[in-house]
Amino acid sequence: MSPQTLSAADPAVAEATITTLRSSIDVLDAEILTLLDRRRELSEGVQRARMSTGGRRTEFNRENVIIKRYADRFGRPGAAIAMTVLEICRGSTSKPASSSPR
Ligand SMILES: C=C(O[C@@H]1C=C(C(=O)O)C=C[C@H]1O)C(=O)O
Repeated sequence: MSPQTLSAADPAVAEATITTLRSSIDVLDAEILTLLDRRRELSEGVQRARMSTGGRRTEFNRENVIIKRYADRFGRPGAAIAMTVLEICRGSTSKPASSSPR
């Protein structure tokens, strides 16, 4: 191994790399949040349509398909993400509480 391989990285280069990558992460997080808002709108559309004919808000067979999709990609944390996404998309629990009566 050459001495160059063993030498420490330049802190200034590392710092610049971190700043650049964090900017990209911030952009992606903003996109994920926008997609999550869109997903919640679509999900609430399905829920409203089903409830308009007397059906239930939730359908666990469908939720299990979605949880498996995420778990197949990311394992246990994937399943946890899916359950959180589903919770966010449930109309009844995802809305902020309305202002309290005076
Ligand atoms: C949107 C639906 O309704 C509910 C919400 C789901 C979702 O956000 O993906 C999945 C199943 C249901 O509990 C649906 O049945 O597809």
